[in-house]
Amino acid sequence: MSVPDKQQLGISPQLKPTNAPIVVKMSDVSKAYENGKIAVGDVNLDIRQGEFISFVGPSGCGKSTVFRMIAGLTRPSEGSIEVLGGTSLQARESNLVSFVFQDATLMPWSSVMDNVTLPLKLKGVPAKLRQLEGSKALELVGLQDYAKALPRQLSGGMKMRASIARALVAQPKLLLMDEPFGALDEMTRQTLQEELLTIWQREKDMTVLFVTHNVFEAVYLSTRIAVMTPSPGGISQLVDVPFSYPRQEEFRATADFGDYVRQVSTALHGTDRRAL
Ligand SMILES: Nc1ncnc2c1ncn2[C@@H]1O[C@H](COP(=O)(O)OP(=O)(O)OP(=O)(O)O)[C@@H](O)[C@H]1O
Repeated sequence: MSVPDKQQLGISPQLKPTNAPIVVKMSDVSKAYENGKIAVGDVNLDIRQGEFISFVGPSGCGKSTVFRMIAGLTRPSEGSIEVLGGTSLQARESNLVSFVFQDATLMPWSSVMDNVTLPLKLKGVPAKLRQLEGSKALELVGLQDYAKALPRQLSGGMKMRASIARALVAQPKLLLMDEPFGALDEMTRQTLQEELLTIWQREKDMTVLFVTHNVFEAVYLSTRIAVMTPSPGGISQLVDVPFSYPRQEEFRATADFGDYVRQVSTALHGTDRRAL
């Protein structure tokens, strides 16, 4: 197979949004659990509006703990986290932050529409407006014809689309995705990667934080990659991925793509070979 060159693909370095406001500021953050386990040690990280930043690292290196702290689900033992100009709890309670997990966690007895609009119902949004916003979110993920379906009538990829629609329905400023595509087959995963990038580009201000074990996925999606080390969890390297979007399918076949995969893999090898 011939490898397309950069000119053909229109791939060019993309400027980092260095002037955009900081949406997440982690300062000297550590987390020790009650059993004494130090899951995260001394993390400093600024994330800017509009970034797509992936976290990669060996199992147990604290990726989910970092996400849970940013989401205000657990507090740091030391240091501070600012989210969208306030505390992480304030950001979550104002519905500025949404999550997507590996398991789509849909209510099996409720229609796709009812699942997707649940965050609006919890906020007390009237039914008519919920329907309107729900329809828009379903359209974003291509599930507009499945509003009345039950989750069991959906494929794995469609369930994940519904879960993404539910996260987008409240128009979050920050989207936290913890291994969302980990349980999907490779073809579905790649399709959803492309769809996610399209949505992220359309929602100009939205910042995405994404956990994955898959280095190819991280390089394809991200503007920046945080490589994490274990015991205690910390960020060993931040890798900029300076290529413009949309990143067509062919991007995966370029020498540049391979170079970045190697660079991130090497950084991971320095932490734990099992990560690959
Ligand atoms: N509630 C808890 N109490 C005690 N220890 C915990 C708790 N939650 C996580 N840990 C420990 O903290 C460390 C980091 O866990 P975390 O789930 O953040 O890692 P991870 O990088 O997301 O792992 P994985 O990639 O396997 O999902 C692990 O050693 C884990 O066992």
